[in-house]
Amino acid sequence: MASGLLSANGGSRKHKVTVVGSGNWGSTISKIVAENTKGHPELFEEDVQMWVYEEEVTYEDKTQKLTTVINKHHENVKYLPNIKLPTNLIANPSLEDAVSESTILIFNLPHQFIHRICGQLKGKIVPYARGISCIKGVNVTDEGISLFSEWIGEGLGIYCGALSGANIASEIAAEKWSETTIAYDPPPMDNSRNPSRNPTPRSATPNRSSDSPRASADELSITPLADTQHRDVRGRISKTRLTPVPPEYPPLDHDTFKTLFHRPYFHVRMVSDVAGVSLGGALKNIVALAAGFVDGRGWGDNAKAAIMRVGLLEMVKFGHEFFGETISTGTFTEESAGVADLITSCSGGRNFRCARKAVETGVSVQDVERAELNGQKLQGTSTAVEVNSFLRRRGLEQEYPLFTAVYNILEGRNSVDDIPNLVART
Ligand SMILES: NC(=O)C1=CN([C@@H]2O[C@H](COP(=O)(O)OP(=O)(O)OC[C@H]3O[C@@H](n4cnc5c(N)ncnc54)[C@H](O)[C@@H]3O)[C@@H](O)[C@H]2O)C=CC1
Ligand SMILES: O=C(CO)COP(=O)(O)O
Repeated sequence: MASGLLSANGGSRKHKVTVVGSGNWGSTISKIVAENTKGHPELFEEDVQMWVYEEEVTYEDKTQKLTTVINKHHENVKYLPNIKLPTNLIANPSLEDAVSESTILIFNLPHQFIHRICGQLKGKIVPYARGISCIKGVNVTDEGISLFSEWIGEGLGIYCGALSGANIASEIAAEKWSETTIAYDPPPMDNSRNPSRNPTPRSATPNRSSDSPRASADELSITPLADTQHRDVRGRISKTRLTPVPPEYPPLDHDTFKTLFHRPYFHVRMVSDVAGVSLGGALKNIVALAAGFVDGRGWGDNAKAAIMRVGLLEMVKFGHEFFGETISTGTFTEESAGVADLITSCSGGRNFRCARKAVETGVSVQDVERAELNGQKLQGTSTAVEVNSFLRRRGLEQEYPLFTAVYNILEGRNSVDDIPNLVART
């Protein structure tokens, strides 16, 4: 993959980009980055690999492999129909081959599949790769709760940031203007152009244990970072010893990531709050279900606005309570990844639409998902279950009445009519 041309920093290599995932958003992000790799040959290899979970589709009256159709017709006819994909975007059914030699890995698939995929990636990626997670969801285990950005990073031994925003894929694929937020807090060794984004985290607001050890005051304030160290999203010095990006590559910093993702129709703001950006994307899906429930009940915009208000408060509270050292309230209230994503998701997102239809037609949200989404996956239903399991184990369900109500409605223990009283004290 070495090229004879010099890259932006005078080095001889360029970043190879792979998108792991090819659904509705995965294909849209692939389109964006392939347009930018083509436009920036000084930084990136032109071809972008897109790993596709192979399946058969019927196209032009023939049953064919999805990757064959994408590579021949430059369209993901199943998950992003009627959108032309760049010819330098290569659909690849082999995960191992798709990530081979890639220095930038973009994770973009429904969160229920990421465990298996990461298991397959172990030992198959270059050690100095860096990741961006576009996944909206949280990872809940017996040990506690983690974000996919941190879970992927620790699992693969790489650094992983997060991209999230008010980003309904079909609108962006049609090149209608939107904004997004990318949180990337690069390890100092990669950070040759930006000042260090590993600031001393703010001192912790009093918060409860997420069962993941948090940074001690000493570690937060005075412990210097060694070359191979970085801070994780909770402000701790990460156990992952990173391999530096070799100097022959352009630096992997905010400028490079902005160049990779920013388009005239997709405006990027770079921040450092990986936890806030990741959590906003995960938790708003629970709130969007609630918005769909009240809309389906016919209660109109005032009720939906009340859901958004209470939902935003619970999102901020959850962030401070369990990721309190580093999270910034401003991420929720000022960034696309926070309040803007909440609003768009409660207006036209899939979670909202399926929840509304479920109430209107009297069937379960899961049944609507299966019937309406042609293989696309909701994230709110599983996130509601996962967040509830995390809260219940800690006896905290009553402190998050909206999250809890959504879970109980999905389980058939509460009805939509109960919502006003359940959230009355918020
Ligand atoms: N669609 C949207 O508008 C947006 C989605 N997101 C987030 O992006 C992430 C990815 O979502 P989408 O690309 O929309 O996915 P999607 O909802 O279109 O899901 C379908 C994808 O899942 C894959 N899949 C199905 N079974 C699989 C299996 N067993 N193993 C691995 N993959 C399998 C399919 O191949 C397809 O690529 C989610 O976390 C979502 O919340 C974020 C912003 C916007
Ligand atoms: O995250 C999204 C918009 O920002 C899409 O939300 P849905 O998955 O509910 O469609």
